[in-house]
Amino acid sequence: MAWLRENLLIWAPHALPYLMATVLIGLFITWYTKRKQMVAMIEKIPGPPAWPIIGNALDINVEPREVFICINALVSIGDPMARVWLGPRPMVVTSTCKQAEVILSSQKHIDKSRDYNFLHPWLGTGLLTSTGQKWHSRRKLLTPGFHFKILEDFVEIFNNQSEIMLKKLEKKADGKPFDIFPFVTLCTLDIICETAMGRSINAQGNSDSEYVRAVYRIGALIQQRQARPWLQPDILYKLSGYAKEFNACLKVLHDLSYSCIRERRAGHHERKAKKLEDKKEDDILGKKQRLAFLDLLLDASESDPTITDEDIREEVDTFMFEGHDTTAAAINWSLYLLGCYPDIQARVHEEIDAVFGNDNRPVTMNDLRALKYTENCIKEALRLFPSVPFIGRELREEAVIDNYHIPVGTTVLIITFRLHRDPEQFPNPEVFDPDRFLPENVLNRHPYAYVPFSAGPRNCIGQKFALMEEKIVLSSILRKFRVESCTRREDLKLLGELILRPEDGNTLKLFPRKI
Ligand code: HEM
Repeated sequence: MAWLRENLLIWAPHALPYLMATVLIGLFITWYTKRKQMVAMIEKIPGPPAWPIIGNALDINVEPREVFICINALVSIGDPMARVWLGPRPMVVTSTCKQAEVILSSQKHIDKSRDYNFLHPWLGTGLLTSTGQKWHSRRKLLTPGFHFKILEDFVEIFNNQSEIMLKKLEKKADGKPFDIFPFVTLCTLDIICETAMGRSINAQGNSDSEYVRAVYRIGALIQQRQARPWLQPDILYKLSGYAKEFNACLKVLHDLSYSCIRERRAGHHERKAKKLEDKKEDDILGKKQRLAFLDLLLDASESDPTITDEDIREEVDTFMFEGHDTTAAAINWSLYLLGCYPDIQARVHEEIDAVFGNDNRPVTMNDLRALKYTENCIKEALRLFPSVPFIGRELREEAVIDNYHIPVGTTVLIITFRLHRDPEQFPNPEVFDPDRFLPENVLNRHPYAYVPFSAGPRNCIGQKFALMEEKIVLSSILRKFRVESCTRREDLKLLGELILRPEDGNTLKLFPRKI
């Protein structure tokens, strides 16, 4: 024994470096073999030639206005699936309903792609950005908040905010071209603030408020970071100077959310008791105590102390982010298309007049059910111009798409914008035809052919809310006005960012209607 100890003491210091080198070489060989297998799998998918280290970064680092040109070029190489290298990371671009189904229908592929990481400082890991157990429990917690009965309470907010917007639009209804995009966006921002946080920020009255400016600036900064690889590492972002501005916006946004949480918590019990009382009195007096999404979260935090104020803030901010720009873009695209096709707009006017006549009353739930053609116009606008033009997932498990094996770690990008233009599912895809959404025409369509709200377990939790809001805002505008779009479809320039927008805004002419 003594002999062994002596020899170990002599040889161990010499053997240690060899041992470490062996371990390192072993680790490197394992990594290299795995990487080689992964590269071999990915390289079976057609794609443009890639440079060492930077991959296809130069090919795909295009301005937002060139995104769709770039994607069309890529997909035409792969037809209909293509691979690109984002530096050392592989990405697969997909655009058919069968490919989308593999990813969207799965309970396994629910992790968001890395692009969503830049949202984390603002949204934390709220419903949009979280994954795994946290996402499951939050989804379960928040789903009842989108129940029909709760959404019904929000109709009054949708109507009131639309009314404020109409007052502003009346001054613009002189047939001269103007950009309606910001009017609609401020309206949807007011709507989401009041429904999510229970507080009005009066963005329509004061578009220069600190909060409104911070929402817009932070959106632009996130977008900019996603598009520029050199701004992505934290250290470089800090050095760039943008981080300071980003943090200043973040403080304004988080401060308001936290102050809403504190305020709302203080009056929470009183509000709930009043709501219960109102339920009894409702039919007699018609008065209502409205609860916001925030109240639902406050309730949950009382029965489950692990839900902190920060958790609540993440969800409120997620609704603020996901719930206003998307809806604003969708309303704008509907207005744009109706302004391009006067005969289709005339049919919407006919339907609206049949429902409301000369009456100036607010829109009711019954009216919403009757506005079927208007709804089909909104759906068709979301087909041609989906507010969310791409959906990204990071694979944690291998997936098989069109007989190709896609390895773990790959980003799969579903291009909704292209998917919705599949001529097999939508003949003459560029034609704006709301009748595509008549029940008999929807019947034989592939379930993943139309996914403006995504589909499967991670679909949009707010889609019913969004459609109700869109119908109320759009029908309110069209009850009063006729629109004429100033940009022809062939001249339209698209910005392929997080949200799909027209590059030059939504310039149209507004004319008062006499019914
Ligand atoms: C026309 C309007 C809207 C469109 C087109 C839209 C579209 C989408 C899409 C495509 C996704 C999936 C994103 C992904 O997988 O990366 C999504 C998720 C989500 N949306 Fe919407 N959305 C709209 C309005 C809203 C509204 C009004 C709210 C809230 C009030 C909302 C809240 C959310 C949330 C929280 C998620 C994440 C759901 C989850 O991962 O479980 N959305 N939305």
